[in-house]
Amino acid sequence: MRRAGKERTASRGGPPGGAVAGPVLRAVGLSRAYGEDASLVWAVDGVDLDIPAGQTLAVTGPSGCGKSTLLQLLGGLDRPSEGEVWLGGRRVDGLGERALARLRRRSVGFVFQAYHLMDELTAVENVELPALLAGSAPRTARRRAAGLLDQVGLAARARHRPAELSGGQRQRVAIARALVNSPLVVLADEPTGNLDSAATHDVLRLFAELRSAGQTLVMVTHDERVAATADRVVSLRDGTLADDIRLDGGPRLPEGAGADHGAASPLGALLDWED
Ligand SMILES: Nc1ncnc2c1ncn2[C@@H]1O[C@H](COP(=O)(O)OP(=O)(O)OP(=O)(O)O)[C@@H](O)[C@H]1O
Repeated sequence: MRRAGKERTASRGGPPGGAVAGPVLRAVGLSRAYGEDASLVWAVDGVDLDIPAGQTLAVTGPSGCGKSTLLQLLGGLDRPSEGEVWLGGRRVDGLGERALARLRRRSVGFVFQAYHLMDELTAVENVELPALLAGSAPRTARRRAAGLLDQVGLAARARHRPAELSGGQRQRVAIARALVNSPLVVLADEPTGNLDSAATHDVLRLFAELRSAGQTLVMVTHDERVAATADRVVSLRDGTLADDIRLDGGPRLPEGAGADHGAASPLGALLDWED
C-alpha cells in the first residue's frame, strides 16, 4: 500500500537542520519497495523520523506493517529505494558496501529475536568478535568482552557455548555483543520475542540501565508491556508513521524487573569504552 501523492522531503547537500549535533539517527522520506509492477509492495513508505541522543524508541504496529524493514534501513542492513538515513550527523544510505559494513560494525549494535550468536564460539568469543573485527587488540577486546559479560550477569558463563545457555542468557550475550564497540545506537528487533517473562524482565532491566546511561535505543516490539518502557512509541501502518507518542517519566521497568538502575550503573560505566 502507498499513500497517493505523498510528497518526498529528501534534502540535498548538508545535514538536515544544518548541524552535525542533531539527532543521532534521522530518516528523511525513507522508503523501501519490494517486487515490481503488480507485486510492488512499499514496505516502508515515506517515513520521517528524528531520534535524539539517549532516546529509547519503541516501534510497534501490526504484522507486516514494515517494522523490521525500517529497522534494517536505519541500521544499514538494507538500502532504501528512496529517502535518506543519517547516523551521527552523517548521511549513510549512499555509502559503498565496505564503508557501510565498517559503519555498522562501529556505530550500530544489533540485537535480534533469534540472538544470531555463533554456535561454535563461546559467550566471551561472541562478544569480543565485533571488537576484533573493528581492529581492537585481542587482549583489549577480551577484557572488554569479559567486563560486559560480567555486567549482564554472565561472568560465570563466559566460556559456555550458546547451546549451553538459556534463551534469556543468550539474549544477554547478544546485548553485551551489541555494546562491545560502544555504538551510537542499539537497534533491537523483537528482543524479547522468544523469552519468557523472567527473561524478558532481565532484558528490560538491562535496557533501563542503558537508557539511564544515555544509550540511544530503537526496539521493534509487538509487546505493549515492552513498548511501555520506552520514552517514545511510534506505530507504523502499511509502511507509514501512524502515531508518534511521547511517554512521560523517568526510567521505567515493568513490575518485578527490580530496582537499582541509576545513572551510575556499572553497565553504563562501560558504555564510553575507547580502544
Ligand atoms: N525480502 C522481501 N521481499 C518481498 N517482500 C518483503 C520482503 N521483506 C519484507 N517484505 C514485505 O514487506 C512488508 C513489511 O515487512 P516487515 O517484515 O518489515 O514487517 P513487520 O512489521 O516487521 O512484520 P512482523 O511484525 O510480522 O515481523 C510485508 O508486506 C512483507 O511481506
